Amino acid sequence: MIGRLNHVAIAVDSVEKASAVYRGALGAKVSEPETVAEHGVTVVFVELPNTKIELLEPYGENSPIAGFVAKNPAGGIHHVCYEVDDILAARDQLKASGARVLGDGEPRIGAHGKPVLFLHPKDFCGTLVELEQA
Ligand SMILES: CC[C@H](C(=O)O)C(=O)SCCNC(=O)CCNC(=O)[C@H](O)C(C)(C)COP(=O)(O)OP(=O)(O)OC[C@H]1O[C@@H](n2cnc3c(N)ncnc32)[C@H](O)[C@@H]1OP(=O)(O)O
Ligand SMILES: [Co+2]
Repeated sequence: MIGRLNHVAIAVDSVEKASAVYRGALGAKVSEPETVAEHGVTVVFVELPNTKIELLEPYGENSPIAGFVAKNPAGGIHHVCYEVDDILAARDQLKASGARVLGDGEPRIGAHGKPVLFLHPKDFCGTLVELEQA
């Protein structure tokens, strides 16, 4: 089912500060901030040769990552995103196996313009998993 690692997400209180760390100390190429209101985040991408790092900052009153950032003020790895060939088939197979698909279970367009879903961390080794349609 899962294919390529699309990105690893790090949640922080400031994508501006985190971008400076990645550009400065780590010499990385970092995109400009983009607010994705429907997901309650502001995001920047660190482009790597073999995958991406997604730096996330809470946006709005009900950001789903506000709790995580409050618990991890220095930041922390928030989720991993795997690509799947058919996100609806993957969802149905996972639900049939008893995994919890977060939200209403319908894929929504993510930061790359592709449908995404999230799986509960407690069902996947304590790791929040995002699936993105390849
Ligand atoms: C622009 C889109 C972009 C993209 O790539 O396209 C994105 O990735 S958007 C990313 C932001 N959106 C989401 O994360 C949506 C899915 N996430 C959620 O619905 C919540 O974050 C949720 C339900 C995973 C956790 O919400 P919350 O922290 O408010 O709930 P709890 O505090 O009750 O946590 C329950 C339980 O889970 C543990 N937890 C929470 N977050 C994580 C995490 N990121 N990784 C691992 N574990 C996590 C938390 O510690 C609680 O465990 P407990 O043992 O009960 O303390
Ligand atoms: Co993501």
